[in-house]
Amino acid sequence: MERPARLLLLSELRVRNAACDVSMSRSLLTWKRRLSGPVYHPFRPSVSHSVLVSEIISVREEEEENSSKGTDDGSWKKIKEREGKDCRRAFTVLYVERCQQHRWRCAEVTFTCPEGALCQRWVGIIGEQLAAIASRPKRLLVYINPFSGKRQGERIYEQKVAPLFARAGVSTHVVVTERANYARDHLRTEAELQKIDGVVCVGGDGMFSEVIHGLIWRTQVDGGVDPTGPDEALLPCSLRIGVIPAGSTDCICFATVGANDPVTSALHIIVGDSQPMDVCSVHDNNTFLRYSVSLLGYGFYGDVLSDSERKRWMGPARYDLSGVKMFLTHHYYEGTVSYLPARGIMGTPRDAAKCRSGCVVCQQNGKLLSEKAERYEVDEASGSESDSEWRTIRGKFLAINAASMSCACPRSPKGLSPAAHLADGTTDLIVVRKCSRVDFLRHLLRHTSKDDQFDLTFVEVHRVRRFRFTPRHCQSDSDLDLRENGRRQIFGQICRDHPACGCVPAYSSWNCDGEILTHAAIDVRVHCQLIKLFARGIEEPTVFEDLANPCAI
Ligand SMILES: CCCCCCCCCCCCC/C=C/[C@@H](O)[C@H](COP(=O)(O)O)NC(=O)CCCCCCCCCCCCCCC
Ligand SMILES: Nc1ncnc2c1ncn2[C@@H]1O[C@H](COP(=O)(O)OP(=O)(O)O)[C@@H](O)[C@H]1O
Ligand SMILES: [Ca+2]
Repeated sequence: MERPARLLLLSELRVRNAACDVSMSRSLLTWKRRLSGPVYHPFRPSVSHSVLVSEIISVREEEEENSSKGTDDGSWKKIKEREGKDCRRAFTVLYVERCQQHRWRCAEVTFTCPEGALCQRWVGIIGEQLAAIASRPKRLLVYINPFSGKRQGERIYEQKVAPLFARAGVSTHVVVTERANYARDHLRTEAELQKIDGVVCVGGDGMFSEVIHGLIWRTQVDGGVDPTGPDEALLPCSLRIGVIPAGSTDCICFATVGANDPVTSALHIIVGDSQPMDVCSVHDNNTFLRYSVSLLGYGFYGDVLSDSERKRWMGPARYDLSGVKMFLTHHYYEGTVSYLPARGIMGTPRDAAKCRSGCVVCQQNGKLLSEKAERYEVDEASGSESDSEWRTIRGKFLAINAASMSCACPRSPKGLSPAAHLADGTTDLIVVRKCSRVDFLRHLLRHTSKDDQFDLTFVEVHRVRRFRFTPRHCQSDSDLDLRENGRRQIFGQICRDHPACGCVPAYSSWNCDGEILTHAAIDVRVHCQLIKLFARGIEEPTVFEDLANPCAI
């Protein structure tokens, strides 16, 4: 049997003029309305409300309670003046309240005490419990991209996020970016990271990408590791990253929180959540290109991104227009995909179970991979483990996508790979072979319904630790007609500029978390749990059902 939690304080206080038993343990603040009349009444259950201490945002003393204002005839004021501090007989607790669709709001409840000393005792004890939560950030470095999404980043931050940080006592240093890569370069060279507890980016996936590039780079350099080395075991970043969604897709936020809502994200930052995440490093022939956390997409998603960049003035709608255009254009690309299947770990890309808050697959695989890395570090670096296990797919492809997480976003709430995990050390490699437009549309449409987008003959999906792509015209195969190769590269360039002519361009580019990578040939490795976010993964709706109902008092 579970032992009742030891109470730190128990008092009879008033909430909106109703008498309540209010108790505080190390984990829970509870207020329960006292019943008048008969002790037991089957149709009038006692109304109780509990808030986890870890989800209390702040506590403050009130000058006087609202309800006393109506009857104030002046004498109340005099008493207040006479009694000095003792007039503060009420305190307000701000806490997280869950709303629909994984959104969080800041709710508040005011408790009136019979005397000022008791009020101060309550405020002191709640304050002490909050101060003891070491995972809460006190100082944050905030980067705002003023041009993300609908160009509302600064307004969103000032109106919705800054007031919450202020109420929670979180201090901030705010930097509005002046150009692309401003945040990345600032983090790499200037930012005083030892003086902060986390970094926040206000913008889209591109801003998040800038921040991880800066942080990962700085962490390696400070730790004496080469950030560009293809076989380096990269050092995990200790600072957590918060994402305030203000961009066009915001899939990092959606897939780690469950909603694209600035207030929800700010509250996850304030309560000090932590969600580890995998990062892919992308190289071309041992030359470092980029890091990626969500989508690496060649063919369809690469072409959509390249086309949409020219329409940036349209805002988020540019992706839909370019999506329709590239769907109609129906380009396919030839090449070879080689991959190292993820072995001996939990989970497959066809699982019905999804990565959710406290995911066991991520915990288990994270442990397994770190133990394995310790034992086989030398082998992995020399590549000996790899050679025997590489698998190869050759052909003509409409799309090659690597989803290191589900890539859920409002356009596709289940995402590109619904069963992918945030922190399991793998990426899901999705290969869509050349097929008819109707079949490709069927595949795309299934991203928006319950049907399985992988259950089609021209689609394969593999959970991998590493993969390579070589476009056909880079291959040294002896069966390649070199003359044809040269001709098609020239036509490829022409057709890229004039897609309506119907010829097939030779190369696409990679969509790397929404940034264009013009190299076609790439080599990708997954680094398990390299970064951490101020998030907790998407919560199962049932977990907190009994705690989620707003106070009915
Ligand atoms: C017919 C409907 C088909 C809907 C298919 C939806 C699939 C959507 C999967 C989206 C995965 C997104 C992965 C995340 C990428 C982001 O990192 C990245 C950058 O985000 P940021 O701008 O916030 O910085 N965003 C993107 O690359 C945008 C990808 C958007 C793809 C939209 C595709 C629309 C396809 C429409 C096809 C319509 C066919 C209609 C035929 C008549
Ligand atoms: N001040 C700035 N001016 C221009 N571009 C910027 C600025 N700050 C960041 N960027 C770049 O803008 C691009 C898009 O940013 P992002 O926040 O992802 O918005 P969106 O979701 O609308 O694409 C990224 O490539 C980022 O590097
Ligand atoms: Ca993963």
